[in-house]
Amino acid sequence: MPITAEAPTAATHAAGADLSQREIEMLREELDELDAEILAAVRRRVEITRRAGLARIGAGLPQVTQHSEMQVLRRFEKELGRDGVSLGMLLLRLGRTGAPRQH
Ligand SMILES: C=C(O[C@@H]1C=C(C(=O)O)C=C[C@H]1O)C(=O)O
Repeated sequence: MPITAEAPTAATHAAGADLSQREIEMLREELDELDAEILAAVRRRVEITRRAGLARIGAGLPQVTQHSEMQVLRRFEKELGRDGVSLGMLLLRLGRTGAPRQH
């Protein structure tokens, strides 16, 4: 709401609502852009995990290393707490199963 000494009129209310609406739209756009970045980063992570897995198999090592995966989960937990662990586990799982093809 604009700063004014007078009581807000219907017009100032409407102007305030317009402003909030525009701000919400801008924030919505920013969120959509962020989601696109996050999804691109997740796809990149999946692809790198796949390559690392193939390289490990090629070197006669197990595809999955528990030690590295625990480090990933600890990093996510430190940053985001319990939900971070869940997010980390989902990323590790996606790395194993691969991401669905892009439409
Ligand atoms: C193949 C590797 O990565 C696998 C995938 C990981 C991940 O998604 O972060 C971590 C450990 C491994 O199970 C590796 O670390 O060499």
